Amino acid sequence: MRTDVEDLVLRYGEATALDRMTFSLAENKIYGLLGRNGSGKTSLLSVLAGFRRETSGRVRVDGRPVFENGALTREISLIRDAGETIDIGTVGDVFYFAEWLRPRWDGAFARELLDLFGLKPKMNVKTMSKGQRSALGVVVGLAGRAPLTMFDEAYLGMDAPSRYAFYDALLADYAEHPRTIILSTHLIEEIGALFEDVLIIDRGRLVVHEDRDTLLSRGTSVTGPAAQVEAFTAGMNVLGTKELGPTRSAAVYGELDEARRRKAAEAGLELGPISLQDLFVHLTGGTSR
Ligand SMILES: Nc1ncnc2c1ncn2[C@@H]1O[C@H](COP(=O)(O)OP(=O)(O)OP(=O)(O)O)[C@@H](O)[C@H]1O
Repeated sequence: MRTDVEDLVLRYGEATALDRMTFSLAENKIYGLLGRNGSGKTSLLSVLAGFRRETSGRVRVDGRPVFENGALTREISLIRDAGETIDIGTVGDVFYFAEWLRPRWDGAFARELLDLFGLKPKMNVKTMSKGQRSALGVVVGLAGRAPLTMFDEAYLGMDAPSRYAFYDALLADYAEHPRTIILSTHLIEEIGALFEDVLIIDRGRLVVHEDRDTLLSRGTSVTGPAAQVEAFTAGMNVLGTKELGPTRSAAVYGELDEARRRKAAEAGLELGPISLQDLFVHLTGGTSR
């Protein structure tokens, strides 16, 4: 579902969690939502899901305001971390509730996913492990097929094989039933390949909203003798540098045209890609804030 956010502000008392955010999300795309701890990811997703009311600004999903709009929020699913799975008895009860709530619920798919994660309909939710509860959340999120589906670190408690099984299931089901999916995560290396677009927020502000490949193409590492690297990158947007003996590697942000690339080759410098994770670290202030 198309999502439009304009000048969105969310405050908790005196604290501003979301600071005048404006962006639009297209229908049927997978978005990665990245941000450091406390940057506002959960706050943003909570507003998009109608769990919280915006302090000011406009939030429209499918052209309609979200908060207290029951007909619309049935079409929006936000799966949060394991601790929040509703404790209403067994897995079967959770499915019964989900089927009642979600107009596009696919029970056969839900049972297939249960098998995939080694869960059983008779299991009591209260006595399930953290990872099992996370997996149940993921099953409910996928089988609900909400046109706007959001996972807020929902897979964090799951072990690596289960997480990879989730990524595969998500991609396969998305191919058959396209919808807008937002994945908020700190596991950038692991999940980055799933994103079509990337949103990066920092201290409540949107700092990047871009197609993943375009974003990646803006980052380049320039490696070679320190003096040459310094001369080449003078005047460029240098995100950070690393030294290894006489060799320096600088991470630069911005397009490098053919002439610049030739110049680098002539100076004996090596140009390479920067990972999404490294770009994220640099763009959100590195280690020192
Ligand atoms: N219920 C609340 N009451 C007061 N302040 C809150 C509340 N929830 C969040 N905040 C504050 O709002 C800001 C954004 O928090 P939020 O949980 O949205 O960040 P996040 O990006 O999801 O963080 P993390 O990656 O650590 O989960 C933080 O400064 C946090 O302290």
